[in-house]
Amino acid sequence: MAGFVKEVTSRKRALEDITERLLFPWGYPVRELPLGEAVGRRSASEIINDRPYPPFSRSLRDGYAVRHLDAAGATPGTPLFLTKTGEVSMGVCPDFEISPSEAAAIPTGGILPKGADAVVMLEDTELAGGWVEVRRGVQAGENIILEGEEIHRGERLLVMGGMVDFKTIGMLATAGVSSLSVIDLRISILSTGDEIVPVETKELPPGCIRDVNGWNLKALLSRYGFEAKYRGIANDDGAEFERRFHEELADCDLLILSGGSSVGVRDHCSEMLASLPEPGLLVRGLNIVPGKPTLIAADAAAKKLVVSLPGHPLSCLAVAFTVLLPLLMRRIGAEERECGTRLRLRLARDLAARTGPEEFVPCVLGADGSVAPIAAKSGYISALAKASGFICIPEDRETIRAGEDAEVWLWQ
Ligand SMILES: Nc1nc2c(c(=O)[nH]1)N[C@H]1C(S)=C(S)[C@@H](COP(=O)(O)OP(=O)(O)OC[C@H]3O[C@@H](n4cnc5c(N)ncnc54)[C@H](O)[C@@H]3O)O[C@H]1N2
Ligand code: MOO
Repeated sequence: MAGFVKEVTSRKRALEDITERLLFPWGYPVRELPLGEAVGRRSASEIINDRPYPPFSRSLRDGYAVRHLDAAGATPGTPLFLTKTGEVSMGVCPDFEISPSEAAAIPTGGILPKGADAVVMLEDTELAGGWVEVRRGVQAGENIILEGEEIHRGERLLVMGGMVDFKTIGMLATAGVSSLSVIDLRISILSTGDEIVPVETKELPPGCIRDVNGWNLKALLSRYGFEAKYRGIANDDGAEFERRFHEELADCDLLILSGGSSVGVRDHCSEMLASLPEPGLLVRGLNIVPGKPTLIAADAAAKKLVVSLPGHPLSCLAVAFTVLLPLLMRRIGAEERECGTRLRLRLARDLAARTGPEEFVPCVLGADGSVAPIAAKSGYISALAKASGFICIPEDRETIRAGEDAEVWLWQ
């Protein structure tokens, strides 16, 4: 029996030590995916832009391409008159230039003719015969975007380990990245406990609950670019658990367990982790609340990691967010080592804490930019649905008062 955790390591120390001891980053399997299928995954290499964007100078408005000096000082009361020299058609390179005192009609997105350095919007003009009446002056560069102005050749579009998502995919598309190599770590999730039953269970037998952690973990990892396989539930029978553990581990690069990490007849997890080849068990408890009974182990030669998370759903997810994800980022050698955002925000209510462990309290953002803790026990499940992230109370802090700034780890 593993017993209650007595010696605990600080979260930061554990992450640093493991990174150093296991000589992270480790290599990983990759998979080439078409751009659309790469959404939600992490790029296996950095992606460099090989052509300037935009590829040509173009108009951002329907109007007239001009030399800005020719329109300087124009107002509705004191309009200026320019000669209309031609019209730019969409997708056609203009075969004329804009000389002084000339203007050319141009659609939004049209190629800017040579000589022009601004566009006057259509509503600020009036066409009269061959003259364009300009009623508003423009600055150089107004209503246009110059060739190569936004993204230079050689500029980095995505860092190694960067996510392909709604914020980055447009850049990749414009640069013609039609497929890319994504990190394809094999991650398996196994829930443990005789009382844990599959989600399909219609009538819960006495004392049983449906698996929550397996699904929470799968969804959390997917949100941050890691695809994990949900491998179901292992029961607490010693021999059967051992068989299942080794079978799952043989098939993945990272095995995530939940439950059965503290005390009782179900403490096979720590025994299994301790039995791994060098270096074996690396963390036998963390100085965090919730999440103390977290175990981390590795088989360095086989490049396999095992993380055993606490059974209580809120604890399980808090440790996954604050320890497992940062560990994964270090394991792959991603430039960004954390997931989500860390901010300092004003606390809306007093938050009682004790000196000693680092504490993570689910919290919700207020419309006024403050942050409020959510009162939740580690066995709660619904608190997560309301939470924007966690307030982090450092090891050396006690109660934080309303109005003081607190460190907040947001999902976003
Ligand atoms: N006397 C003490 N009791 C406990 C201590 C302690 O120090 N002294 N530590 C507590 C802490 S902290 C935690 S966290 C839990 C950790 O226990 P385990 O990691 O061994 O997890 P279990 O005992 O298997 O489960 C705890 C709880 O969570 C439920 N559970 C487990 N897996 C799932 C799942 N996949 N989906 C939903 N719910 C799950 C399980 O039924 C238990 O109710 O120990 C405390 N006890
Ligand atoms: O670690 Mo327990 O996770 O404090 O509830």
